[in-house]
Amino acid sequence: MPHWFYTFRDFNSASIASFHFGQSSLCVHSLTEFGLFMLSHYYPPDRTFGTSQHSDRSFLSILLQDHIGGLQVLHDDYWVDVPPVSGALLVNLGDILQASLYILISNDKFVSVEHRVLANRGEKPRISVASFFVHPLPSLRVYGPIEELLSEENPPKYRDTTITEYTSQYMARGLDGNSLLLHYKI
Ligand SMILES: O=C(O)CCC(=O)C(=O)O
Ligand SMILES: [Fe+2]
Repeated sequence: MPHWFYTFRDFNSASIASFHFGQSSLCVHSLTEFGLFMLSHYYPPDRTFGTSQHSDRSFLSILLQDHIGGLQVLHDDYWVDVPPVSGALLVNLGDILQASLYILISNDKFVSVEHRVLANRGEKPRISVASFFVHPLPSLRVYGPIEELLSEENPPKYRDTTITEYTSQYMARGLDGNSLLLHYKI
C-alpha cells in the first residue's frame, strides 16, 4: 500500500538554498514498499523560489512538467534551461547508491546531473510530478566498488556503504549543492 503524506515546504524561505523536502513548494509524497516514490510539486510564483540545486537520490527519475518551465541543469558550470515539452517525460539518472556505483565502476564517467527549479519568474503557478525509483528501505545490503573493475591503475574511489546510511545522510544534510558522493570518496 502506498504511504501518503503531505509536506508544506517553507513558503517563507528567503533563500533558494533551502532544505530538501523543506523547500519552497507544496509537495505531496507517496512511497510504496517497492521503492516507487512520487513527489508532486506545486510552486506558487509569489511564494516560492523553486527547488534548490541537487541531484536526485533515486536510481532513475521520471519527471512530468507542465508548460511553465523553470527547470535548469548544470552543464559546464552554466545553468541551462530545460524547455518544457507538452506531455514529454524527462528521464534522469539519479544519485542514490546504485547510480553512485555506476559512477564508481566507470571511474566517474557516469554522473547524475545537478538541477534546480526557478519557479518565481512567471505569473502562474508551476506544477510538476517527479517519480523516482529508489531502493526500498531499510536495507543493510552493502554496496561498494565492483572488484572486477578495480586494478592498481584504477583503485576504488569510494568506500562501502548501505542504502540506509546513504539515505539518512542525504535527508539529514539537505540540499547544499554538493553531491553526497564526495562524502564517500576515499
Ligand atoms: O519540479 C521539477 O521540475 C523538478 C523537481 C525535482 O527536481 C525533484 O523533485 O527532485
Ligand atoms: Fe530533482
